[in-house]
Amino acid sequence: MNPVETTKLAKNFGDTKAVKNVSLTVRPGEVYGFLGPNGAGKTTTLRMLLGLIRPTSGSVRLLGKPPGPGYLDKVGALIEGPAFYPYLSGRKNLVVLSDHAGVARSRVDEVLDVVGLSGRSGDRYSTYSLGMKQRLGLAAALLKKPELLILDEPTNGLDPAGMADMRVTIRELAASGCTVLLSSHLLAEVEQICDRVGVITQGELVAETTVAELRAGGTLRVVAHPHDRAQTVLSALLGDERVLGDSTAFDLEIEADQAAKINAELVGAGIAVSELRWREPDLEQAFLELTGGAHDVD
Ligand SMILES: Nc1ncnc2c1ncn2[C@@H]1O[C@H](COP(=O)(O)OP(=O)(O)OP(=O)(O)O)[C@@H](O)[C@H]1O
Repeated sequence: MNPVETTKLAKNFGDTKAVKNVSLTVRPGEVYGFLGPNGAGKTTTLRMLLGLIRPTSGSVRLLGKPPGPGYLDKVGALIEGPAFYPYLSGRKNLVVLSDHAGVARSRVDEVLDVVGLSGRSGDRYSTYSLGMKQRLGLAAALLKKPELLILDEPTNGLDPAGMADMRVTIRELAASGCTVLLSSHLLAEVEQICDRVGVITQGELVAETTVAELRAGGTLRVVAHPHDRAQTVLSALLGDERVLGDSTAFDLEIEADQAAKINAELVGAGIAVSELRWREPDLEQAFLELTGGAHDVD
């Protein structure tokens, strides 16, 4: 059973097709990044998953269940800034929520600890920094020991240290067995914390892949003399289509571990190799191509 499964999920707001036939799958125990530029349809999709808005068409299952009684029993969510009482402490806010949800009060201290807020839990919510507010929101989402966490842009608005803390916390939650679906418009962030990624643009899921696959496809840069003879050797070895570059350097579309063999072949043919360097794939470029060059992605 996959924790999240949507089938041709769609949402129209009047003439705006905010989400178009999105079929995505989040697998057990993974951190799944729902990545897309602003306005791509991420929040709308997450709101449909959580039953906050009704899909125009298509269906959703969370932890194997369709929307209905008990649908969100094992699901925690952090979406659209949770409401807390500003004059109560963070701890007291959680106590109110735990009472309301029928969760044992002892759980409050556990979740404060998980999000690293124990030290300041007695302070009024109104004195909290944005990062602390976000952590308290996550703590609230954890109260009922969810098996699935759905987080909308969990690091949005945080400073770099706050972002890093939040990433660590999310990875720790995943390590403890919780499946996480988070949305983000930051490629670097998704790359750092997610196992798999679904890329959405203009309401459509244009790719669903592992972060490892996104990272695959680097090239080996080779500078060799004489260039034309090197070209002949490399083409014979790899085929023309994998030998790219210009008149000064080659960019070979090969696996990184083939570098030594390429070097040996060239040197063996009496060619001087002056540069041999592995170049990581340009993830930003790949992402821009997938999203049709949307330019408001950091
Ligand atoms: N309640 C609504 N009424 C009308 N249009 C809406 C509504 N909610 C979202 N939209 C539109 O749907 C599209 C997708 O918005 P959505 O908020 O889902 O995108 P997003 O990917 O979450 O972007 P962001 O990162 O900016 O939050 C946008 O064009 C938005 O203007």
